[in-house]
Amino acid sequence: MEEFERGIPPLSKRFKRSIEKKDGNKENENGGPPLAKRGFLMSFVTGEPMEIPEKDILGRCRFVAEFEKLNRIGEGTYGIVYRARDTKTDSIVALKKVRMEMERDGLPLSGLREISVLLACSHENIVHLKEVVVGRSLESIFLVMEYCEQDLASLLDNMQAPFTEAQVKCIMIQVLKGLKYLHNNFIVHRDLKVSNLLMTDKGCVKIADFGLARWFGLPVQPMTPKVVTLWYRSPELLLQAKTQTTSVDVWAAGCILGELLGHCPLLPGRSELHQLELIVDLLGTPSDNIWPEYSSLPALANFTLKNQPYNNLKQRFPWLSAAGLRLLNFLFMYDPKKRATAEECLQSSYFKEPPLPCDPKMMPTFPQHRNMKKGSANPPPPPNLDSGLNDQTMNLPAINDLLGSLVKKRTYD
Ligand SMILES: Nc1ncnc2c1ncn2[C@@H]1O[C@H](COP(=O)(O)OP(=O)(O)OP(=O)(O)O)[C@@H](O)[C@H]1O
Repeated sequence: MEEFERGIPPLSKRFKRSIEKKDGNKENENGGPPLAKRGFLMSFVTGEPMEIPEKDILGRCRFVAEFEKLNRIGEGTYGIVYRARDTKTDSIVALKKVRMEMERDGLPLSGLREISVLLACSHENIVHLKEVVVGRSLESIFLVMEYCEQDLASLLDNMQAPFTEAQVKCIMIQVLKGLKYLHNNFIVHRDLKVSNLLMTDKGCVKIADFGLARWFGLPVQPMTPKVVTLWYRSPELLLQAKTQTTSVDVWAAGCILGELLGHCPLLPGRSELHQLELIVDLLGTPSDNIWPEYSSLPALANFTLKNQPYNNLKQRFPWLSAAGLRLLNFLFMYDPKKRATAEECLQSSYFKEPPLPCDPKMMPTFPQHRNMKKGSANPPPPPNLDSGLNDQTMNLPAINDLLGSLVKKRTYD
């Protein structure tokens, strides 16, 4: 195995190390050696031991140097994302470096989750993980994903004219189809927001960033409430409900619909308390009548919410049809049990009335702002691109800035 000879621990070994540490897979029930040592991994899907085929025991990941990094397109909490060219196939991909900063025990949980969930997914509205590649050191593991030209957050920040209602419907239908697929496969995303929605130049919307995603089972097990970016966080999470379900993603989808229709974030809270206040201002104060578990939620032991008796969605969206308002209200049901499912939302008459959702192929294409150097009218001369770039040796920020500035501005179709 070429990579092994170069001293790069193969990925399956790194997985084994992480899984041994994280899942406490030290001894099996009979006191034998850990399963991982005998060529087994714990399956993330079933939780059962899964045999590693002999040919894969040493790993068979490609080396990251086979990818030519073009420019940095995003940096999040869990990794840096580059646009890159696969020198073997000449295809353009997104390369996400798994952040390992605080990790001494192998892959961080977020990376493991993202890889395992994405490997299990196959749907046109979920970003496609093509493969995992490795760098020279233990710190370098990269996810190779299909490249999407836009993320919705940068697009919303930069577009000249907001999406039309027909385009908003087209986007939301795709988000809901992706969510329906995830939820039917017992996956809850837990960090749905506009920056985690990608769009290709063919108008295909893809849910991305599965670093917080989890499989859920029945009965629903407790999960940490500190998930979902504040502005998209549901009231049950803010009020520290012990269990959370797919309905946290549905609430976030409601916030995204509101943001697309209103052309600005719907509930931009500055703190958890402020977030709750904004929700109450928009939807009215919840009560045990509409949400039976409400008054027993842990956070309400420390404070009470102000009394606001009105639902102000109609005031906020005065031009929206009755079907549109019904859909928003269904997405924003306080009681997670009564909240719409993604599947129910797809049946909404809002998507069947004019303006009808446009066909994804009819979505306009947009300038690729993430690949452009800000404020640069005259791009600098091209750097020498002869060598395949190695993540250990190149000065990425400098090269990325140069490369980014070379990308031609596309115009609206
Ligand atoms: N497949 C892709 N194609 C194009 N751009 C992508 C792709 N994946 C991620 N990006 C870009 O990189 C950004 C960060 O990626 P991602 O959200 O996966 O990282 P993260 O560290 O998990 O972020 P966060 O802090 O939001 O959790 C995205 O907002 C998007 O702009």
